[in-house]
Amino acid sequence: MAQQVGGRQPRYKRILLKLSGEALMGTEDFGIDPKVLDRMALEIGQLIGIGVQVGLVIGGGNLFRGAALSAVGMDRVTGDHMGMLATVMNSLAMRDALERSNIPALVMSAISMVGVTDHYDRRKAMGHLKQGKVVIFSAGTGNPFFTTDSAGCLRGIEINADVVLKATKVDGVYTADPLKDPNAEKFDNLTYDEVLDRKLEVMDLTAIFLCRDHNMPLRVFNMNKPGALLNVVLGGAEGTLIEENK
Ligand SMILES: Nc1ncnc2c1ncn2[C@@H]1O[C@H](COP(=O)(O)OP(=O)(O)O)[C@@H](O)[C@H]1O
Ligand SMILES: O=c1ccn([C@@H]2O[C@H](COP(=O)(O)OP(=O)(O)O)[C@@H](O)[C@H]2O)c(=O)[nH]1
Repeated sequence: MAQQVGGRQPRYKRILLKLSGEALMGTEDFGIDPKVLDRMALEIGQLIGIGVQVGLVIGGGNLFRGAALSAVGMDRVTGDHMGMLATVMNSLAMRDALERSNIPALVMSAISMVGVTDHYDRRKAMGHLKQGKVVIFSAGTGNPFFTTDSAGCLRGIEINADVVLKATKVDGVYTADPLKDPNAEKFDNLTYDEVLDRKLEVMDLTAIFLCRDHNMPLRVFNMNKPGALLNVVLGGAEGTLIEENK
């Protein structure tokens, strides 16, 4: 049962949270900062504590990206396989952090990894979510040439999540990349078509098309802001909401 927080009822019963791999690096250049991992685990635990079901997809950009490996000469498909395995490592680290905080969690993988993770199974995942466990969907879609943003939207649609929340290092969607353009202005709301027409590169096109075709609302917000995740789930206007009609 969903519980109130400060008189506010959770807006969503089930969410798909997509964390970028880079978010796990904190201030490092590579790898995982355990302090960041623990903070994120606690924030996710708050949601479980108020009865919200949480599916999680974690990127791998803090370790390997297929496109970057291919740019220095590696076969692209091999690079993407390495990227997907990187998401499994991040997912195992997150499960460990959640369990250390007494938050029940399990990892499913789109690539079979007997003895390390469960294999992805939608019906089993839904059962675990209903029991209040965090289900971490790793290895992206299991296919090269996709991203974990697309995997997050795909899994969100599959598990009938109420919303896909993209947790990133910027405050939302801007007129241009805010890390490159200091004059970029933030949007509070956008439609899928506006993101596509304006070529806003906060997510890849496949992810946006998937959400548009299945009418899945998407919110982009800053995970480095403590409390932002809970605020989003309680209906706060963090970041940018992308949906069919503004
Ligand atoms: N119009 C835009 N609005 C917001 N962020 C943008 C935009 N264009 C590009 N970006 C970039 O997209 C990134 C968000 O995607 P994320 O998946 O977290 O990072 P990455 O793709 O580097 O792993 C931001 O860090 C930001 O620099
Ligand atoms: O379905 C997928 C998801 C991910 N990847 C690979 O895994 C890497 C890490 O994922 P991503 O770049 O999406 O991570 P993030 O940017 O969120 O850290 C990608 O660059 C791809 O090489 C892939 O091949 N297929």
